[in-house]
Amino acid sequence: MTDRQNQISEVVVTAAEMRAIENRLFAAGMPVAALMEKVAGLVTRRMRAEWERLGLTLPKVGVIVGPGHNGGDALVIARELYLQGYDVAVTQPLGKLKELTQSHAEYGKSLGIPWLSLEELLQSCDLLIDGLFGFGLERPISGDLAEQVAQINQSKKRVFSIDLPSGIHTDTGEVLGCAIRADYTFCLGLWKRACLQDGALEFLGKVELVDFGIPLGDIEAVLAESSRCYRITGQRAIAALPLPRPLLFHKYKAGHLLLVCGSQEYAGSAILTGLGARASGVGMLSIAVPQSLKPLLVPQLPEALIIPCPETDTGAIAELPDTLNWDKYQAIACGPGITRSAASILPPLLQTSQPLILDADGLNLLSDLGISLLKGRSAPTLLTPHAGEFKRLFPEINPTGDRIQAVREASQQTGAIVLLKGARTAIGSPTGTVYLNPESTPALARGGSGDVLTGLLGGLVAQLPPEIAIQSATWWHAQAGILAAQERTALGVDAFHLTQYLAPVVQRFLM
Ligand SMILES: NC(=O)C1=CN([C@@H]2O[C@H](COP(=O)(O)OP(=O)(O)OC[C@H]3O[C@@H](n4cnc5c(N)ncnc54)[C@H](O)[C@@H]3O)[C@@H](O)[C@H]2O)[C@@H](O)CC1
Ligand SMILES: [K+]
Repeated sequence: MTDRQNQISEVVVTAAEMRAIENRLFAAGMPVAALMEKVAGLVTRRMRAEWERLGLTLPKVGVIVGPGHNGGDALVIARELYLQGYDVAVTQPLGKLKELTQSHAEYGKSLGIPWLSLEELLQSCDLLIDGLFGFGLERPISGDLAEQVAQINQSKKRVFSIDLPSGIHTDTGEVLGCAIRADYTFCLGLWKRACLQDGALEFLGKVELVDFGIPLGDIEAVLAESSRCYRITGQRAIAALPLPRPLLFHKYKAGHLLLVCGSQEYAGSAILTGLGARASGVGMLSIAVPQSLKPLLVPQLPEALIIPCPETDTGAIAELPDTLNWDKYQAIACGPGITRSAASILPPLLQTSQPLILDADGLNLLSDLGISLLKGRSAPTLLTPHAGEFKRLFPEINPTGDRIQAVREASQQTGAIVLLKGARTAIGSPTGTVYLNPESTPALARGGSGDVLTGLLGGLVAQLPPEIAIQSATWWHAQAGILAAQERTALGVDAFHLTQYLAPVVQRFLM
């Protein structure tokens, strides 16, 4: 990939931003119709390649044409396929078309492309091209059109959506009334937010960006510094890692991480967090655990310094030893397996001037104490909640709709970096920037997999600026899950095996 392609693949935009960027191209003299031809030509080529890959030779193509330029794109594709010898038919559920779309419709009809009812189209075609709505969808799909969308979904035909599956809100990814369920989505020009929102995931199918050559300057001119959104690419995640190491190096240059984790009830949590940290290459690892866990941890993590702590009756950490010298650590991560009985450990940790990662019961204890305490911290704080923990911390923010907005608000409220776990993990930073992880696997939805992330993240925060470390850790953790699932099936990705795939993922990427 060229530098430009890399940069383009990281940008994520709203409908309003996309419209503003396109308007700059048009204002500078690019003819609207020429851009439509260019885009539709690229999509036609990609679609045909995909059909070939699927073994579909000369499929009968049904094209669903909406009123706007998404419908215009669809008509240009229909025309090109028809002229290339494909059997093509069009259905047009809404009467009135935008001018350019209307013009393509007239030409298509003049060539002899049949215009059919949806029923006729579904009877005659092998697959569907969805050009009903793109980023111009502005209200819920309802009435007769909603019934047609239901019919399309019930038909179980393969659907190739142009730009977005019709009915999906471009920014939030939510279903507006109803939506076409695509098997394949060709997102045009720049990634739209919906392509990275959990709510849209089941409608998108496989997603691909069709880069049609938007100049970087036009993107820069439109995107505001305070509300940027980036997709975490492998390139970006790997480039940030402290590799290669300089020839003259020593362990303290690779950071010292303190983990505070585990209890008698969740003894394995401390091991998994430690193994996640180990994979980060961190120079020194210290693990504070209830004292009775020490004999258990030493054989699993012989390189770590185990700090035995006084225990409560329930086997949780009662307090952290007074002898701890915080200045030794470049990062502290607290939470996995500590249970809510470890309540007394959080106030002193919040007082430290080290970057602090809170996860699991560390987050629950924080919600008991109140998130306002974070405002007083002098060093960065990183919170890594799943939706349930997020709701306890931020009861007034909904983590299940627009997750990009949710992490942005949470981060701005607390001054912390907030990572909301999900199929498409979203990370908000206090600057307003949001980072989105584009790829993951449901195989990671399993006890202990979050502990591994906390350890890995802690180890990277000890070596890198937190906002960079958290992007790499998120991508790395997800890719390890993907690789493990490829080799062991989705059932074989237990947290321990996940830790064993962390190093191989980076190695494969660097090869
Ligand atoms: N302008 C161009 O030349 C380019 C356009 N592109 C295409 O243009 C699309 C955006 O085009 P438009 O702005 O025309 O938007 P759309 O094609 O998404 O549709 C907007 C039209 O649908 C109507 N509409 C919206 N919601 C509706 C609802 N719920 N029920 C019924 N009607 C509804 C609107 O009134 C408007 O007429 C992109 O998604 C992309 O496919 C891109 O290919 C880039 C180039
Ligand atoms: K569409």
